[in-house]
Amino acid sequence: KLELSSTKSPISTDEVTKHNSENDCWIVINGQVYDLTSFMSIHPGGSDIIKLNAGKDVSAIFNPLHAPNAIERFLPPECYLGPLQGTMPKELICDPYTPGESKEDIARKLKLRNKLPPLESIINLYDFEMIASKILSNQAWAYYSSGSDDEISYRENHSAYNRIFFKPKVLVDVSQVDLKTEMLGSIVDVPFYATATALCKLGNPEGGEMDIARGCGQGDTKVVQMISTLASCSVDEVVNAAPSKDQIQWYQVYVNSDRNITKEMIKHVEELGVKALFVTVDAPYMGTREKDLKIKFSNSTQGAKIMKTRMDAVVNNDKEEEETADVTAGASRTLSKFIDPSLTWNDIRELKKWTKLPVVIKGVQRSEDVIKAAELGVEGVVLSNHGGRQLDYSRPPIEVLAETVPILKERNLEGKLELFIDGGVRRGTDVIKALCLGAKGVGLGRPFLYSNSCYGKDGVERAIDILKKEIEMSMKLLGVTSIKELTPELLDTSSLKIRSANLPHDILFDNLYQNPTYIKFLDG
Ligand SMILES: Cc1cc2c(cc1C)[n+](S(=O)(=O)[O-])c1c(=O)[nH]c(=O)nc-1n2C[C@H](O)[C@H](O)[C@H](O)COP(=O)(O)O
Repeated sequence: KLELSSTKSPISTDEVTKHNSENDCWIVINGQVYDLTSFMSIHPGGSDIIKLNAGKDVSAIFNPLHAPNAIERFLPPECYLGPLQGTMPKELICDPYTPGESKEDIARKLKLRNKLPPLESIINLYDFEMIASKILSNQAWAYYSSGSDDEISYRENHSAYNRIFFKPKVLVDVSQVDLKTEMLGSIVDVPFYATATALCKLGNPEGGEMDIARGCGQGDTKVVQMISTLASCSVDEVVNAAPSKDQIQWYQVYVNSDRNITKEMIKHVEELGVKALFVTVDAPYMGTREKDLKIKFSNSTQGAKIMKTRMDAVVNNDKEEEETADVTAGASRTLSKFIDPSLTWNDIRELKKWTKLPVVIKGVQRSEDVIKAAELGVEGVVLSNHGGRQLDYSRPPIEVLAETVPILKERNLEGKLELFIDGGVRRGTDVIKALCLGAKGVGLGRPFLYSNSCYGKDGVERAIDILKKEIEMSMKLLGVTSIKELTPELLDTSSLKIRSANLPHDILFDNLYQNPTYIKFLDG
């Protein structure tokens, strides 16, 4: 394990600048000097980003994309040379990596960020998305908002909820409504949670996933947070950021080809007190998120060449070539180096032996696999298509839920495992529909990314309060007072399968989000 130490003699800036080539590459990160000559070829983010900045201070590029302990965890100890003496000359200090945008863009967005609408003027989750689309860097917006290929699943995830209607009961005393429920053995305030998303520092460089932990725990309503393997903060930072020790956090696992890394991580997060493991299985490779890809090539001619090499490599199934070729092909592709594409059901059986925690399989997309999971004895599954970021045209999870629960009943498997669902959930009514169809809990990804990116922890808390109030109101108007009363007979799902996939027009935005007149950026 790499240990930073002041016992190493300080290194002058002149000395660093001499090692500025591909074959002799020193860089500075947060006042420490590293020799990455041999490491760059195995850097998950590709070697180009290192080669291009040999001999420079790359802290501003490194910090938004890596957990602080990434160096200790992944860099071989021999790469560490010692502390930097003084600071690098201005021209050798890299700016934050902002592919696809000019200095004017950055200045304009910074101005807007300093004139955000008052938080209390935000009245639904789409408002956060609209503001985020205006102030996030191109890279952050592309990474967060993109779905794969034509983004059909991305949009259908939400559109499917629009095809379900309620059959409300009247003349029920709804003066008191209780949203409490139980998830994986824990009593929770609300039936929804902040699901695992990566690289939160792209949108919120200071707070990252720590601000989601703070927002989930600082208000009256406590919400479960799932922490991603690919978080931009270390899991220790995120757990320690939780305002109270009894705040419930889950850990999302991408199983690494080196099983010991995963085993170690599971042991560590168990010691940290997370309450469950969610093993993501819908991303043996990261989907092709074209908005994300385009950003990488927007300011470099080399992109087309790399893209061609990478595509050839994928077509010829040439892993080696692909590894070296897609060095800057979007944040998603580079992140996928950590994930083992050979994972099978046997690995889940094995992984269960490594932990006492409940194990949930995240990214199940057909009832046959739910049955397999039940028979294998995991505690739950998340019906999910990764927010439409993986296989395009995979069905909206709410459709899979509607199909699966009757089959589990038939086979006497109902209650054998807990069903979670995520993808396209933007309204309290979406949450209620999922619960009526048998979900135990409902995950939201982008709404918490956007609220966190725009307003940090207070934005996350605001999003929670908005969603909670929508659920309370809709339950009262539905004529129910507790979660357990939410059953399928309250729904009309007769049009659920009549899909509305329009190529690739952004149906979600156009149909559901009327540009709000009340949102005003403060002038001055
Ligand atoms: C939006 C988003 C989602 C990611 C996500 C990153 C972003 C920006 N990442 S990703 O880097 O691999 O793609 C993760 C992740 O780390 N692990 C994971 O299990 N799911 C990941 N997901 C999927 C997420 O957990 C939910 O399945 C999805 O966000 C639900 O859809 P909505 O965003 O519409 O709520």
